[in-house]
Amino acid sequence: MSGNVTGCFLQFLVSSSKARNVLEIGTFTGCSALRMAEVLPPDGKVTTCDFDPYVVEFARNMINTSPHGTKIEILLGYAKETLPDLAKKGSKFDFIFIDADKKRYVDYFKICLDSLLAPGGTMVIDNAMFYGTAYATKPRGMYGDHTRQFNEAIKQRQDIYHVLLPVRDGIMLVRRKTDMNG
Ligand SMILES: C[S@@+](CC[C@H](N)C(=O)[O-])C[C@H]1O[C@@H](n2cnc3c(N)ncnc32)[C@H](O)[C@@H]1O
Repeated sequence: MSGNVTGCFLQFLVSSSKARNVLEIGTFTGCSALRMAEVLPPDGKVTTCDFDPYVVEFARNMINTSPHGTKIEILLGYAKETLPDLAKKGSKFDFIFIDADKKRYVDYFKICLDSLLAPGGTMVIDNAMFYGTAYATKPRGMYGDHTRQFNEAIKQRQDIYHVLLPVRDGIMLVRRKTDMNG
């Protein structure tokens, strides 16, 4: 779970960017989805997805205890299927939080940037340092390697600005260059 520091930071980013439509990849207990929903306007929405039926059920029960729970939709399924489905429907999100299986971060990032991120939108990727292992000498462990590959892939993209903040486990912020230039 991303926890309190990341939760506060997400709330700060979502509210200051005036996001209305949020996508989260990786629901778990629903904690971060709820934190983001709390700062959305009444007609705002968080769409969050997870492949684990147990955590989805758990998250639904938790979220339903909050008055902001009505702003959250949880989609059960593998992100590699949910994201293309959303793209096919033409869904657009002005804030996207990626927080699921590190191995597929490159794929998730690509479909989000190419198809799901609305003009002017912001993407946030959690665990961008993976306990420092992404920047350690070998052996880095499986997740350290995946995270490092993801960070390298981000660096190669010429069409985005990115910044890696050493907040908690590393938070990567991404925006399209065209959106930064006014
Ligand atoms: C780090 S937790 C998410 C924490 C949550 N965002 C929070 O901060 O409260 C990662 C979640 O991603 C889900 N997940 C892992 N692989 C996935 C996949 N391929 N598709 C969808 N969800 C996945 C896991 O079931 C887990 O609940």
